[in-house]
Formats: sequence, structure tokens, C-alpha cells
Amino acid sequence: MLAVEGLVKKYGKQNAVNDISFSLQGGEVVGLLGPNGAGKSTTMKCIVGLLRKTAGKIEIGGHDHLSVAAKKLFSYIPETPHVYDLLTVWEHLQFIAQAYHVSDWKEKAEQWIEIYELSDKRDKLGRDLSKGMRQKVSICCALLPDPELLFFDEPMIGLDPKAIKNTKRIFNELKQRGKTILVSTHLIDSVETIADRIMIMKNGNIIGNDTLANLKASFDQGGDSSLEDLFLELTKDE
Ligand SMILES: Nc1ncnc2c1ncn2[C@@H]1O[C@H](COP(=O)(O)OP(=O)(O)OP(=O)(O)O)[C@@H](O)[C@H]1O
Repeated sequence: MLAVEGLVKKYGKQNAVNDISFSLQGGEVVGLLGPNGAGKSTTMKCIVGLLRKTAGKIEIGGHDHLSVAAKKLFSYIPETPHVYDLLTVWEHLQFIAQAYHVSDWKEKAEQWIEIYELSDKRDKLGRDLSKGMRQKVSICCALLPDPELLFFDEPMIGLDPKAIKNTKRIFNELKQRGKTILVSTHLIDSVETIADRIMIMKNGNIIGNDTLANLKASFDQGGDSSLEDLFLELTKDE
């Protein structure tokens, strides 16, 4: 579903992403972890085409990632939600529904805004929404087209506890329905139970990429450490 080969991204002379390669099979849920500045957001932004990659090849569903065919397959929830100032919550959903030709969009949109407790905010303009509400609108817009592949960059940031719980439940449902998900997060427990694989980045490199069980087996000194312990061990400075 996703193939990244030799991805390099430089900001000026600084290498933010350092020749990384990885892939996601259809139906896989992969947690992308890493300390601040590791290159997680840059990697996602290059994949979805928001940043121009310096080098490398990226394919989504066998198509070049910048093609329309690829863009039909995925949704992206950025770490900072961007909403349109002059569109209402409902108009955001209408816009996405029309862009992605979503059938029966009104029922689906109603369902998502109800889950994210935005029903009474449907006529509020984007510019008047709180940060958390913007994040919820961003998630609803990403879920509405029911894409095969979802990129979530820090989806829980700014969400209230109920929305975090709902989002975890939705991850599970998406996984059950065979969707492919790459989720970057600092909330390690939010991916520990659902991720088929964990990818850990540091200084622009992938320093771990395996099932949780295998990562534990190769780095654990025999104890029954958590993913958080493993993460701290792998990313500690020498
Ligand atoms: N627009 C930019 N211009 C210059 N350098 C940047 C820019 N955006 C990110 N960087 C640098 O690239 C590196 C990777 O940043 P990135 O935002 O991808 O990390 P991250 O893993 O997503 O971090 P966080 O967990 O803090 O969100 C960092 O060293 C950062 O300072």
C-alpha cells in the first residue's frame, strides 16, 4: 500500500530525513514513534506531498505519491489542524464530500460530527473554532471519504478525553475493516495495543522497525518491559 525508498529531506543543509526506506502492507497499522525533531512529521509531509522530498521514491497503491490516483487512496491528519476560516463545520464536510465524490455524505457526515460532539457547532465558522474543535473537524474530514490508507500525525493532541477514547475506538474499527494506518504519536499507549508494527525514528533515521514482540526480544534484557521502556532505551543519547 505504501513504499518509501531512499527518502531524503533536507531543510537547507540540515538533513531532517536521512535516506530512509520502509513499506506498509495493506491492512497494517504502524505506530511511528520518535523524540521531538526525529523527522516523523517531515516524513509524513513528504509522503502526502506537502513537502518536496530532496531524494527518494514514494509509491502509494503502486502509484507515484503525487499522482491523483494515489491521492484518492489516502487521508492525512496533520499535527496542526488547518481549517478554512470562512467555511462552517458542515461546509468543510460538504467540501470534502464533493471533492472525493462521497455517496450518501450527509448521513455519514452527521454520524462523524455526532461522534466528535460537533453537532451543535455545525454552523460555526472555522475561524471561531477552538484548537480541539479544529482537530475534530480535521479528523471528521479525513474519515468521511473512508480512504484505504490513513496518515495520522499526532491525532490526539488537543483532543479532550472523550474524543481521545473515540479516536482509539475508531482506530480499532478501521483496523478491523482492513484499513492501512500510519500513526505518529507521543502517546505510546495509544498505539501499543493496535499497532502491528512499531517504527522508531531518531535524528532522521529509522532505528527500529518491527513487531513489538520482536523489538522487545531484540532489545529487552529479559524483563517484561513496556513499549515506553523500549522507546526510552532505544532513543536514549549515548
Ligand atoms: N520548516 C522547517 N525548516 C527547517 N527545519 C525544519 C523545518 N521543519 C522541521 N525542521 C527540522 O527538521 C527536523 C525534523 O523535524 P520534524 O518536525 O519532522 O520532527 P518530528 O519527529 O515530527 O518532531 P515532533 O515530535 O517534535 O513533532 C528537526 O530538526 C526540525 O528542527
